[in-house]
Parts: sequence; structure tokens; C-alpha cells
Amino acid sequence: MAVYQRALCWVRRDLRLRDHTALTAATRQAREVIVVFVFDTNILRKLEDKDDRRVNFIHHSLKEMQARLVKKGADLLVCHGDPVLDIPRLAQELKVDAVFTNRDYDPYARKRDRIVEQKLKIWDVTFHSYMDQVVFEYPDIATRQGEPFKVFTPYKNAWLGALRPEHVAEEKPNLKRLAPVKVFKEWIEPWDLGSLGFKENELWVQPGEEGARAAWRKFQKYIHRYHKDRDFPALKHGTSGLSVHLRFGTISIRELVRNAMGRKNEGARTWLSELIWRDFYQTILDRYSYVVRGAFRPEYDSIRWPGKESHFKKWCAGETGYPLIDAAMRHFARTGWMHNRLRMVVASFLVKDLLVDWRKGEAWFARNLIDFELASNNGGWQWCASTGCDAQPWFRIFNPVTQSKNFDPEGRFIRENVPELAAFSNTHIHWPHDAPDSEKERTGCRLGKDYPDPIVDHALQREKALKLFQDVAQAALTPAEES
Ligand SMILES: Cc1cc2nc3c(=O)[nH]c(=O)nc-3n(C[C@H](O)[C@H](O)[C@H](O)COP(=O)(O)OP(=O)(O)OC[C@H]3O[C@@H](n4cnc5c(N)ncnc54)[C@H](O)[C@@H]3O)c2cc1C
Repeated sequence: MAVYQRALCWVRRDLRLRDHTALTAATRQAREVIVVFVFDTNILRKLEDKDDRRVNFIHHSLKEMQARLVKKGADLLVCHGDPVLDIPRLAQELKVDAVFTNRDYDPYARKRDRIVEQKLKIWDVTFHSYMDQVVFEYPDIATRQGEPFKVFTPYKNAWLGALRPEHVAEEKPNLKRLAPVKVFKEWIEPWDLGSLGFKENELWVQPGEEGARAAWRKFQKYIHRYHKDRDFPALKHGTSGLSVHLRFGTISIRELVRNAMGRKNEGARTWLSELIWRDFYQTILDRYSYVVRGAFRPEYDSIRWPGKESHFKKWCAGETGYPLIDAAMRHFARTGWMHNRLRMVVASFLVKDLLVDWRKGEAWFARNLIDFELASNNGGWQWCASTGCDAQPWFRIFNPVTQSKNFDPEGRFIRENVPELAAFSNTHIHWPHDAPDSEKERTGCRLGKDYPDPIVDHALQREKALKLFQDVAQAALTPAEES
């Protein structure tokens, strides 16, 4: 039953009309619902690249959403400004009784929403927020003591144990309740990319709900193989490629979980685990927001990383002389996406071979990843740097050449992304520096000229990394002297 005459549904990282919690609630509780999106100048201002892929993805996805709304006789109301000002202003000018939105656990978003809610209260407008981007939030899943889990496996077991069909039931908005465009026509302003101060960029991924559905349809043919294929970056369908869609909510997490739960095979079970990792890191960010500034385990903040700026730049450019690292970083520069196995290998290399502060790598990923997600990126970096909750133990260090042999055995991914090495044999492509002279000559690749010499020696750097961590571990065990 409708309790409000008119409401706004403020979409942010949920750019879809299907299976949408806030829109369902809004269209249930209000007679007329206006869907609004704010291009937030507080966020856009900080983006260094004018052809930012995320802005492009959002823009295309909103255009698609708008076309759907127009077909229903409605439209999408888009603003370019500060939501803390724009949402209360629109609420007042459009005489709405309530604002409906889905929750976001990013510390900036939480603060923004608190301020918006307070401002709306002044005008007697109710603010409703819903869980939508995750399946469970804290304290739905908590330890017996009521604390958030800090270790993944017990979290996952509790998550699976708690799951009931109603947690992932489809939320169906009643699109007949969308406000006709005449209600808000005069508030509609142009929102082409140029007017937002951005430029077009060619996206490797199809945006919008259509793009999400196409990727999801394709992946369903391969999901049963996921546990076998997921670690091989050269395989085109080894993983779903849905991270950007989950990031911007062009597909519902509930739909994916419903589907995966219905499949009784190891591939689907393993894939579901990855979706649970996503929920886990959202909870960590939500409950321990200090991770945005430093290590989850603060003792590791005392490490003084001796890595060189020049090495960091070579890592970014894919010029380290380690073929798999360079292939991953060059592919990343081209597409804005990186395979999970490679994210782990390049992150480990930056921290434990180049001895560069993990926060620099985290920031580079944040700047360039199309699927950049504060919670998963921070969690992933802290896992690789061994500073996080349930992180990789510090004494376990990836060998980038062994990783290459194991996960790109025929060098297909390397050949695609580091073409100057393409003619090396499967045996030597992982470490061409030790190839016999005859092979070096045959390939025509002059190592040190056409392809860089290795910038560090893995074995030596590994020892240095172990020492850095050992010192911290020892300091943590040694009781501080009383003063
Ligand atoms: C250093 C580092 C940084 C990362 N940064 C991000 C990031 O900014 N955004 C992001 O979405 N993921 C991040 N991840 C996790 C993971 O690498 C990507 O989610 C995955 O590669 C996306 O590809 P996919 O959609 O094909 O994944 P699939 O293998 O198909 O997995 C399905 C979904 O599960 C989720 N997922 C998978 N693995 C993880 C994981 N380890 N942690 C959390 N969620 C996961 C993603 O939403 C993904 O789309 C990072 C991992 C590391 C090691």
C-alpha cells in the first residue's frame, strides 16, 4: 500500500531496473517514483584521467537505463554536483515525501548519506536505505561473541549456514509507479560526457544491464569448469568478467547467488566462494574503516619500505624484465582489467620483490581498474602484502617465474601482451634471460634492448623481504621495555 505520494529513488552503484531493492521498496510505498543519479563532483574532481573508464562505463549504463525508463513514459533525472546539496534540493523542489536508496559501505558514502539524511529530516522527508549490493551485512553474519569475522573460512561457513531463499529472492520493482516525465521535465539538464568534463574511452566490456546479461549468459556455459580454469589468465572464459557489473550494480548479486546455489557442481561452488569473499571484504571495510589508511594489522605500518620510485614506475609500465609481470601490467594498461591470479602475482612482486609500500600499488590499481572497488582492492592488496586480515603468511612469497610456468604454461598470455618475446620457446618464455644463445639469436629479440633485463634478483629480494617482516614479527613478540 502506498504511504507516500511521491518519492525519489537515488541510484549510485546499482545501475539497473531489475531485481533492485530500493526501487522495489520505493514503488511499493510511493505512488510516483523519480529515479535520480548524481555525478558526484567530490569524486569526479579527484579522477586524474579525463577518459576515465569508470565514468565511461557509468555514463553508458545510465544511457541504457534512461532508454528503458523513457519506454515506460518516464525518464532518468541526472545531476552534476554535490549530492549533499542536490538530493535535499531536488527533494524539496519536487515535493517528495521520501528518498529511497541502496546502502554503500565506503566511508565517504556513509558520511555523505548521513548528512543527506539529516538535511532531509529538516524538510520532513524520510530517508530509507536498503541492503542490496551484498547478501549479508554485519551483524547478520558475526562470531558467537557478536564480532565481525576476521578470517574468511569461518565467515564463509557462517554465511552459507545462514543463507535462506528469502535472502536472495528477486526484488521486483513496479515500474507502473514511475513518475511520468512531465512531473520533473524542467529539472532535466544535458549530461553528455563533455558537459561532465570527461572524454570517450573505448571500453573492452559491454556496459549496462544488457552487457551484464550477455557476460552472465556466456559464463553460465563455463561455470562448471571454474574450479579448474580460474587460475589461467590466457583462457577467455576461465572467469566471469562480471566484477565491473557487480561494482556498478548492472547485475544483482542475488541473481548470481540464486543461480550458483541451484547448481550442484564444484565449479559453481568455487565461484560462489568468490562472491562470498566480496561480501567478506565489504564487511571488513564497513567495520574496520581504518584499513583505508593503513594495515589491518597495525604493527605492519612500522615497516619502512626501501623500494625505489624508479622500480615502481617500471612496474607500472610493464618493464621489469619479468615476463608474466610485464604481460599483466601491459594488459592492465590497455584494458583496465586484470585477472585475479595476475593481481596476486603483480601485487606480491611489487611488495616482496621491489619492496615498495603496498599502498602505492593499491593506489595505482584504484586509479586504473575499471572494476575498482575500495573494499576488494584494499583487501586484495593487504592479503598479498601479508598485512591484512586472513592474509597470505609473510614467509610465503610468490616466485614470479614459477607462477608463470604454472599458470601460463605455454606462454600464451605472455605472447599476447609482450610480443617481443613471442618467438621464445615454451620452456624459456618465462625467463628468456637464461635461454641458450642459439635461441636468443633465433628469436631476434635483443635482451636488454628490445626487452629489459630483470630489474631485481628474485632470490635476493625475497631474503630482504623476509628480513623486513621478521623484524616486525620479532618486535611484536618482544615486550616493550618499561620506561
Ligand atoms: C591485489 C588485488 C586487488 C583487487 N582489486 C579488486 C577490485 O578493485 N575490485 C574487484 O571487484 N575485485 C578486486 N580483486 C578481486 C579479484 O581479483 C577480482 O574480483 C576478479 O579478478 C574479477 O574478475 P571476474 O569478475 O572474472 O571474477 P570471477 O572469478 O568470475 O569472480 C566472480 C566475482 O567474485 C568477486 N571476487 C572474485 N574474487 C574476489 C576476491 N579475491 N575478493 C573479492 N571479491 C572477489 C568479484 O566480484 C567477481 O566479479 C582484487 C584482487 C587482488 C589480489
